[in-house]
Amino acid sequence: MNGIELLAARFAQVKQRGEKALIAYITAGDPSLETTAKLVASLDQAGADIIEMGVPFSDPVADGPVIQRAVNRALANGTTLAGILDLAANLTNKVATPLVLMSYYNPILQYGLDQFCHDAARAGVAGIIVPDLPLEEAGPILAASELAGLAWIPLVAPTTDGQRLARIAAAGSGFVYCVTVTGITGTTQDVTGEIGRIAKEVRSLTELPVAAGFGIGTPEQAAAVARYCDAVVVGSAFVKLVEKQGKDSMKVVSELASQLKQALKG
Ligand SMILES: O=P(O)(O)OC[C@@H](O)[C@@H](O)c1c[nH]c2ccccc12
Repeated sequence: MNGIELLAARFAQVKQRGEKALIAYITAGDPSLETTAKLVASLDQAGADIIEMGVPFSDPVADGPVIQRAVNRALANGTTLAGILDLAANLTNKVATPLVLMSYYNPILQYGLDQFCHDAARAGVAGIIVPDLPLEEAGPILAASELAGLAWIPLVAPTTDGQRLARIAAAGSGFVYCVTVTGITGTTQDVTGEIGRIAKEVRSLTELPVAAGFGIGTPEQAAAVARYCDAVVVGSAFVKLVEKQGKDSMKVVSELASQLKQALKG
């Protein structure tokens, strides 16, 4: 199965069980790639349906302070994209949960666009999220990811207008990631306000599953947002636990993941 098929199969499975999917984000290399490997295994065990690994980058414009600090820890210990791809290859051998990579465009360009898509697919990565690349400039990476069988997961914001939304949804694969608020990760704004409207609009444009993320950290918030979509993404809430407990965060991360998953069982 290629990445697009892997994600489709996972969403079908979750839907068949009458649940919503939990997408758990952690920053790769925080506090070390060794701990990232253990955290991915714990998240898999605890019921995460998809795991999103963030590639650390010096200028994470879409990220709030919690993830910025995680990125700094990961960069300080020398985490590289090549190291993350090696880790991914290792993990996808052992863990059934599909892995997606979130990376800003710069590290991908430095690595080499075609080489990156090729190596990511070979490592078993299912899809990529590139938050700072507008659709207008995404032609080359769309072509490379399609060739490699990697899902290109688009991000849409509350401010994305109807026509752009249609073009973005048509170009994407895997799922559509709807950002709940106009802002950065780890937001404390009300996350249920706009998501109903955006999710509905996206659903009218595509058959792809719809995920919502930004500012969702508790089981209550997850359940409230899940009413409108197929999946919820939780990042900063996990990263905060990793910040506090470092290499010993497996247990607390598992606990939060199972509580969140429980809330998505409806
Ligand atoms: O941290 P939050 O508020 O739970 O939001 C998810 C988010 O962390 C994750 O998907 C993510 C981390 N960095 C990003 C950059 C852009 C888009 C999404 C992300």
